[in-house]
Amino acid sequence: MKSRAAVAFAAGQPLQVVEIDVEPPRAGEVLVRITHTGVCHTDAFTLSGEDPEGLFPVVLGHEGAGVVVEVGEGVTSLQPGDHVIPLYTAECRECKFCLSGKTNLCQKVRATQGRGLMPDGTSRLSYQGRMLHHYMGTSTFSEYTVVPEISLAKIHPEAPHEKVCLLGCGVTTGIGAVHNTAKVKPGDTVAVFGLGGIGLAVIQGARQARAGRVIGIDTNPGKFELARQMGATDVVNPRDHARPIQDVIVEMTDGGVDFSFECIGNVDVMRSALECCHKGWGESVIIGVAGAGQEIRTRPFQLVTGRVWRGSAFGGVKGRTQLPGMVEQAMRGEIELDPFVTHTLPLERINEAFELMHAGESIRTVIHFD
Ligand SMILES: NC(=O)c1ccc[n+]([C@@H]2O[C@H](COP(=O)([O-])OP(=O)(O)OC[C@H]3O[C@@H](n4cnc5c(N)ncnc54)[C@H](O)[C@@H]3O)[C@@H](O)[C@H]2O)c1
Ligand SMILES: N[C@@H](CCC(=O)N[C@@H](CSCO)C(=O)NCC(=O)O)C(=O)O
Ligand SMILES: [Zn+2]
Ligand SMILES: [Zn+2]
Repeated sequence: MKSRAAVAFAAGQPLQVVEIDVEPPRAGEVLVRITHTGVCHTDAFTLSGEDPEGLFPVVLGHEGAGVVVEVGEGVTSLQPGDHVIPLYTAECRECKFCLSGKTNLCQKVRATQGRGLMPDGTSRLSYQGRMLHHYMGTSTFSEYTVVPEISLAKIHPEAPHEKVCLLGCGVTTGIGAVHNTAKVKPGDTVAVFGLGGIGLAVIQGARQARAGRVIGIDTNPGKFELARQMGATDVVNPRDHARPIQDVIVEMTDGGVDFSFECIGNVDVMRSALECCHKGWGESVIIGVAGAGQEIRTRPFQLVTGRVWRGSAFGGVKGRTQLPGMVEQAMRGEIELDPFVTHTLPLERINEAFELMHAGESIRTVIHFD
């Protein structure tokens, strides 16, 4: 079938909105009509050419919501008409990782997903006879996309897609990192580096956890007002200080924070985020994605003296099991999504979403296909 899609033909070039061909779903696969998709910084990261797993040409997008159109052979958990959120972190419920009870990082389809292919090693997407790569197993920048059954969360049929699409990545990642990875407790002091979609979701999670002080840090002061509205008790611009930002935070907090979150993808900031943690127990969670060849550094003494470095993918959330409940939390107003949607655009104007992000003007632009 034909589908409108924004295709990334090469790194560093704007997307091109064209009509692509989408093959029917094969065994274990599902054809989904995407109604809305957010644009996450990770899409821009991969488009930039910095992603070691970046492949072109590709249909990017991994923060969507849609409706099942057709199911392939053997699919039992979904049927046409079901409302879904595609998952870039699958949940097969039978691999070693799923059964461990220790991680959300299902590995069942991860290898082929990383090669831009469906689990059988082929693509369902093409343009003028040339194969297009899938992206993160989701490719939500296409009106029609094919996704493994185990990479779809079935959600409430009345959920507003134009908002809950953000639970496909950004909001779930930030809130989940607070509850599942850091396990923030009432009264804890938290520092959040980077106040984009992820950082603001961390702030919302910290407020849910009834954290004490929540310090938002960003080099763009335009992000501060929303951060305060969402629960930051303090905001700091590193550019206002001559000293390293970790020294500023340590002084503000009588020795350091209980938890810090890096929501940028900058390895120097990752170091600051670790080093602003309290001696003896402070924990830093890396959420930001850093480019090819980048490495983190600190003095081992920082860890010897009790600070902990962790990482978090998709907020540690098991998508098929936990995401439907988070969608219902959003429908009840227990997760606030409205403040994240700063812009809405049709697919044809998707490149403007990337421009707004790079200009620091948006939190999330939601793309609609109708
Ligand atoms: N681990 C995961 O599961 C996961 C999920 C989603 C996104 N991410 C990653 O999280 C990061 C944030 O994503 P986003 O969509 O919120 O991006 P964003 O562009 O919306 O926000 C990034 C923020 O960081 C700020 N910033 C940039 N450099 C800074 C610096 N040196 N010091 C302080 N602030 C600085 C920017 O002003 C901006 O407000 C990206 O690296 C993205 O790839 C990871
Ligand atoms: N492909 C990159 C890593 C990209 C990455 O870390 N992705 C995050 C999700 S970012 C969503 O906005 C993730 O979930 N990682 C776990 C995984 O991909 O299995 C690289 O190669 O460095
Ligand atoms: Zn994302
Ligand atoms: Zn699994």
